[in-house]
Amino acid sequence: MVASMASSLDASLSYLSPKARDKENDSQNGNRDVQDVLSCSRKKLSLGSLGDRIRAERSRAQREPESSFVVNSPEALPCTSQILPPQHLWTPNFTSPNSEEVLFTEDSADQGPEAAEFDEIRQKLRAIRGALQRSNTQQAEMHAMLSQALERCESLKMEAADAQRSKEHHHHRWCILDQERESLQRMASQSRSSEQSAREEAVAWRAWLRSCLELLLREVSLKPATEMLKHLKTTERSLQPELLAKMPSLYESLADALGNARASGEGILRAPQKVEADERVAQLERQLAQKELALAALEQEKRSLRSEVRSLQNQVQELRGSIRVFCRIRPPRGAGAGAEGAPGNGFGVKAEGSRSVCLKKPPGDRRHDFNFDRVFNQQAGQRDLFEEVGPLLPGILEGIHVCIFAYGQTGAGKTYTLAGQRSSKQPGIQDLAIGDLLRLAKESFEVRLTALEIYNESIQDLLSTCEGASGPSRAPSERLEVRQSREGLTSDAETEEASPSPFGSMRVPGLKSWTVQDSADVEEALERVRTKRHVASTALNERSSRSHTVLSLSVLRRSAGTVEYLGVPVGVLHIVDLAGSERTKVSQAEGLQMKEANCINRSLSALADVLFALGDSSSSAHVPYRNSKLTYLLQDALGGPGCKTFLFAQVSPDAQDAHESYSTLTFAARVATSVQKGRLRLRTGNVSPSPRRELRERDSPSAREENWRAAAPPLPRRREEAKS
Ligand SMILES: Nc1ncnc2c1ncn2[C@@H]1O[C@H](COP(=O)(O)OP(=O)(O)OP(=O)(O)O)[C@@H](O)[C@H]1O
Repeated sequence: MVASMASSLDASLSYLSPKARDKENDSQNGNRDVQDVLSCSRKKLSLGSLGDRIRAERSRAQREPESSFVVNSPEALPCTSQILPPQHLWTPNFTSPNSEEVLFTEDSADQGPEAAEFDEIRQKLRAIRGALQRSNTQQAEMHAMLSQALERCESLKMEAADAQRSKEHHHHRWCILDQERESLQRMASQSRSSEQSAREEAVAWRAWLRSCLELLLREVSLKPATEMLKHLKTTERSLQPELLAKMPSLYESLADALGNARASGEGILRAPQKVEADERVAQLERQLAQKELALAALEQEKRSLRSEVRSLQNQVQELRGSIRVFCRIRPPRGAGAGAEGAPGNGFGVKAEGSRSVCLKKPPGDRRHDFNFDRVFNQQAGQRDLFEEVGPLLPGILEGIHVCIFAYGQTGAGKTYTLAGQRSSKQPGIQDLAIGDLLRLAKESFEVRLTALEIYNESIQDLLSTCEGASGPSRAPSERLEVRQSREGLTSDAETEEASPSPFGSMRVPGLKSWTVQDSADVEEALERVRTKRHVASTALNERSSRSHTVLSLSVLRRSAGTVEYLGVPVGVLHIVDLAGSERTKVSQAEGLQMKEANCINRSLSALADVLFALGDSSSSAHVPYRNSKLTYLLQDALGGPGCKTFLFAQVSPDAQDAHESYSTLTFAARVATSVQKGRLRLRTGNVSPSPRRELRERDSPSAREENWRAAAPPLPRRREEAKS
């Protein structure tokens, strides 16, 4: 606003100034003309008589009033002096213009040629006088306009000052409002994040409750346990309010007692009956101690009820079976698929509800149906899968060993399910599980991570800090071996430090373990795994894993700032991303890739053999753990005591993958039905039982019960105790 007013003022001044200058110039020119004419006349009237007459006439004219020609004096225009400096004002230079008039009007007819000249001069003078009068009028007008412009300028200046003040005021208000807006935004984001965390917590609890409910509804054999659980929960619920109700009265009586004690103390100071007061204080202290004991007993009862509830929950999980099999159908690769992923012509895999899938192989095969613990169709998200695994994670802190396998054809989405996809910000089960485990472990437990890959039946450390060549050209010295351990420790001549093996009775000397405390540690470790692992581009997958990756998280109990282990870790989580089974004709593997594919297929069939042997109810069935490095290493995690196995069978819905999907589904469905309750082996200290001894163990209910109890975490021993 100020700027616009200033600019309008400038415009009016710039419009007025040239005009005023022009007028001034005109006036000055007129003045000069008059002077010239007069000097010329004087020259011509040099005759003495004429001069006398002129002088006489001039004096007469001086006596007459100035009526015929009036020039405005500068004083008549007071404003002009305010506008222009005095040197710019034109002052007419006539002393007596009327005398000339008189001179030229008289006797002109008598003078002949002189008279004609006088007439001419008179004409000129008249014209000049007219011009001067007009110029004076215009100058007066200009002065008036300039004074108006100045007034306008003054008022505009005032308006500008007002506008400036109001602008400053508004700016100040705006600053205050901006601060308020920022603080409101901060508050909103805080409330949003707290709402988000509350929502996540609610989702986790809801999932946990849903899985418990599902379990309770499904497992008829769990009825007594369920009832017991219910009873305990009711008791806990009834005890809790009772305890809470008692708390205020306990605190009140405590306060009363203290008040009384203080009062009686003061009384003692005043009164002489000190003995009596002492007795009273002692009595009150006794009462206080009794109340505290009652409170402690109630707390203890509450704690024991909680642990009983927890152990019953574990029992419930145990009775659900040691192996749970899920099927995940990945989205179709190309166009032409139906809504549920089955191709338009009806061939391929299709989800049928939440527990079964059907498959038809081209050309014209019959329909095959497979049942699983749960089926995830192509719309299922990573968190849906994690809901199945998540409830078992707290059990790891109590001694359960959890093993998650992803099995399936190459390109079916095993790595996607476990490791997630960074580009689309889809965390995998492994990221979610590690995050949850770290949250649960907090200060009381230490979490250690090891990662290895089994490539062409040789073991390599994926967390090794050695920056040597990765991939197939890795040095043979980096290859590690699996050994059976007597103590369940990796400590021996080959390693300087004693640390517990995540593989129970098996160990891999030289395998590095990283202590992870937060997501940054995990991210660093997983990035190393991603870069070190063997991958190659095949016809079916751009980044096909050429090895089995085993990621193991051991949880160790922490006591007063130190980590006590020397037994086995409290619990372990293994996450195994198996290499994809492939038909070399389809994947067009040649040379090294052909060798890799053969190794992969051999070790996968060894895994299948082990799982089927575990499902064999005959006690004499041999479990061929030694047939591959993978099964040999993970034998404690496969059907071991207190061990839970999750198998994610990954399939593609596409018709061209139907043959591969059929073999994946056949294998997984067989594991789901025949190995459902998995054979549990007795745990004898830290020593793995020999295969022969394993064969003697039975899957009887008493053995199961015994095994389940054995699965409870052993009390950690101190290193010195273990040595002695
Ligand atoms: N559920 C899914 N949703 C979206 N994309 C998926 C899904 N499953 C797999 N993919 C995509 O398919 C491709 C192959 O998946 P992935 O590498 O996980 O297969 P894989 O079974 O691990 O294969 P391989 O055995 O050869 O390593 C990847 O690009 C992945 O992003």
